[in-house]
Amino acid sequence: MSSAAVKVGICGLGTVGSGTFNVLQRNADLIRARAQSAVDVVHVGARRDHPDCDLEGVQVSRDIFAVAQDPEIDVLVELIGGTTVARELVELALRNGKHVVTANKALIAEFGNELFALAEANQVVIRYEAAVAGGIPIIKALREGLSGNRIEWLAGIINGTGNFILSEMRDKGRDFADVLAEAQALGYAEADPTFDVEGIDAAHKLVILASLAFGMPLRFSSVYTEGITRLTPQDVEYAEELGYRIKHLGVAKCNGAGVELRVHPTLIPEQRLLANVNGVKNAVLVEGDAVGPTLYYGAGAGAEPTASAVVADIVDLAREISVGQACRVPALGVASACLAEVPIVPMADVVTPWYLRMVAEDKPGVLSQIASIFSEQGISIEALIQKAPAEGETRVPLIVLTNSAAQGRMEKAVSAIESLESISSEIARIRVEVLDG
Ligand SMILES: NC(=O)c1ccc[n+]([C@@H]2O[C@H](COP(=O)([O-])OP(=O)(O)OC[C@H]3O[C@@H](n4cnc5c(N)ncnc54)[C@H](O)[C@@H]3O)[C@@H](O)[C@H]2O)c1
Ligand SMILES: N[C@@H](CCO)C(=O)O
Ligand code: NA
Repeated sequence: MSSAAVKVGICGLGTVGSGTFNVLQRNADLIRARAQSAVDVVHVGARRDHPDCDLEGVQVSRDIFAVAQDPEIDVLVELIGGTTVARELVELALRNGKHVVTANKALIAEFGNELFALAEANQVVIRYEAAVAGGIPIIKALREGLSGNRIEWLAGIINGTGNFILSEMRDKGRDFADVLAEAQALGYAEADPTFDVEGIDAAHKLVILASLAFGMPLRFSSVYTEGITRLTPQDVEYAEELGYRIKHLGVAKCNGAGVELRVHPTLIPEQRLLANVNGVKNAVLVEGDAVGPTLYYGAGAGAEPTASAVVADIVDLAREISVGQACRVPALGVASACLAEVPIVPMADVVTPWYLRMVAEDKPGVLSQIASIFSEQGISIEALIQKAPAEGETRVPLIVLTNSAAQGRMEKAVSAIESLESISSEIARIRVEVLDG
């Protein structure tokens, strides 16, 4: 050993920024040996110091753009979040010939196509392992570890906050808002937590995974997105009676017709590994034609788990910088000239089994009316549970599990059933994923 130290500037000293700073300091010896050069944080851009970070000997700027202008910096680490200032900062760093490491999935999902092109034009790279599934090295797995495979589909629990909320609600009967507040206090949630609970954060991550898996440009606006805010404790309970757990999944599937890109709550058979991923943990199941199913599991959010991924990117870059080959691995795993559009399958054509919950009058003939509507749409019923009516109540909850049906057909069946006189409320619908990889 060793080449000159690689000089790092960190912008943003919040949850992930402070975690990254501390992991780099604490594991400096290991990192030096692994990177084959010292990795020194020489400049931090932060609105204020962080109580957990000893910044002695480090230049601190209140203006983060000073870091991007610092001629000493080789790698700028963007950990401020958002897509406005962060985008300007990253663009400036790239134009100034600095490599960029970021945890910002919104930035990559929405502006990655342009940013990767700008990086390439400036002969630098953007690394973003922390942007998807926190500490799990899923980007590296898809981009490098599985590079011999045709990826057929992937499905993942890719939002830690949402999974934490669903797990706490199920296991401890806790209130949604109360668990969300705890996720915020633990540093898991996005600055705007509607990104977590309405599925936007998972959609950002899914579009990144899909581009890596299928060699397509990032197409954030094409992801179908449904959050967890409409799930009820009854659905969780009834799903369990049927042998399922409800999880919020991102699913990307490629077939002859195109690619399905969707984020929504899903019933998963309780014996599947993904059904048993709880708390802030994430997991991504990837099916490759050569390897078969592979599963990646670990912490999806939090200061040091996310820092683990940021630091791994810095180490990777330091190794490459030290041998003068930092553009060795393309940003999305294929040469930019080989990225190709893949048609997006319309949701009406997406086929899954379904769970439905409705409230019906408890009188003869209702079940046969419902069954005949399903039959008209070519949908067969797998299971049907009729709950006992509450005291003094003439209406009963009905839970139906169907076999696979295209969403378009299911929508027709649902609106026909909702128009029956004996059905007194909107029908709740949740897709089922069997995940038999
Ligand atoms: N928290 C997690 O578990 C996690 C996991 C993976 C990825 N991420 C991503 O990492 C990024 C940072 O998230 P976080 O949780 O650390 O957020 P955070 O709010 O804890 O930290 C962001 C920090 O950046 C600072 N900042 C913002 N704008 C600034 C500006 N213009 N100048 C100076 N400082 C500025 C804020 O003051 C804050 O200290 C986001 O893109 C987020 O999506 C977070
Ligand atoms: N808010 C995100 C952070 C990790 O990307 C989550 O909860 O998964
Ligand atoms: Na990751």
